[in-house]
Amino acid sequence: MRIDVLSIFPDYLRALDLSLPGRAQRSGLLDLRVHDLRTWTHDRHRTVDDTPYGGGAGMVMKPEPWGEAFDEIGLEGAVLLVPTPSGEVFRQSTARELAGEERLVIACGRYEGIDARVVEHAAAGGARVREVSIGDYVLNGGEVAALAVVEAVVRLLPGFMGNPSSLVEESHEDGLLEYPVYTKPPTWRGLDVPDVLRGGDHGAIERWRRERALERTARRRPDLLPVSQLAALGEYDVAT
Ligand SMILES: Nc1cc(-c2ccc3ccn(Cc4ccccc4)c3c2)n[nH]1
Repeated sequence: MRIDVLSIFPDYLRALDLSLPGRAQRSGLLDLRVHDLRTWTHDRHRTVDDTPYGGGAGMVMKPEPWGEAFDEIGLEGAVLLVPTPSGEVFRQSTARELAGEERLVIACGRYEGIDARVVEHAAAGGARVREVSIGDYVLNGGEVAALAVVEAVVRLLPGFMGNPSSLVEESHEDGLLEYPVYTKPPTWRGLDVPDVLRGGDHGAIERWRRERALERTARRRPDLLPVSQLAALGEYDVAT
């Protein structure tokens, strides 16, 4: 997979060269290219913003640099991802869809956003555009969202994670939140690891983990709870 990220703060994306995406790049699974949007400005001040038509506070990102950037890097075969507070919510299902793509181009806006004609022109040119929000809170730009999206997608790339089965069990993959995890020491500051996890009964361990996942989901994210599981919750006090 090739991912192009465009930003006026390209150093913000350097974190992607560490941890997961860093390994994916070295293994050849990921071709990550970070671009400074100001590359496509031509004035002395390398201007990327201007006042909004219709008035209002703040500034808006000019369309020209984006247009020239997309012309040069090309959008053919790519999904153009545009983080924005007003986008569709980015979920694990979105990450799974995007992990199947050949190319992603992520346009990180700043200020009050990008001139709407940039997305309009890209779509008219045949690009598949997805405006995405990573949650109902307001950031100052798209870079944090780009970091989250890249990490969520890259870790799903086929053949990337050392042990693919670990992807099946984790949160949001089966619709439930993850169960509590433990490691050595068996007792720590007077707190013990649940006995069932230290025994060898894998059936009992699997049941315990599913029960904890159901309980946790019912308590913290009832909206995620599949109706089919409500019956199984009879014995849990989920009021608190
Ligand atoms: N989930 C999520 C995404 C964003 C986001 C993404 C890109 C941009 C570009 C500029 N801003 C600042 C902004 C604040 C308010 C209204 C409009 C723009 C952005 C915020 N915030 N929260």
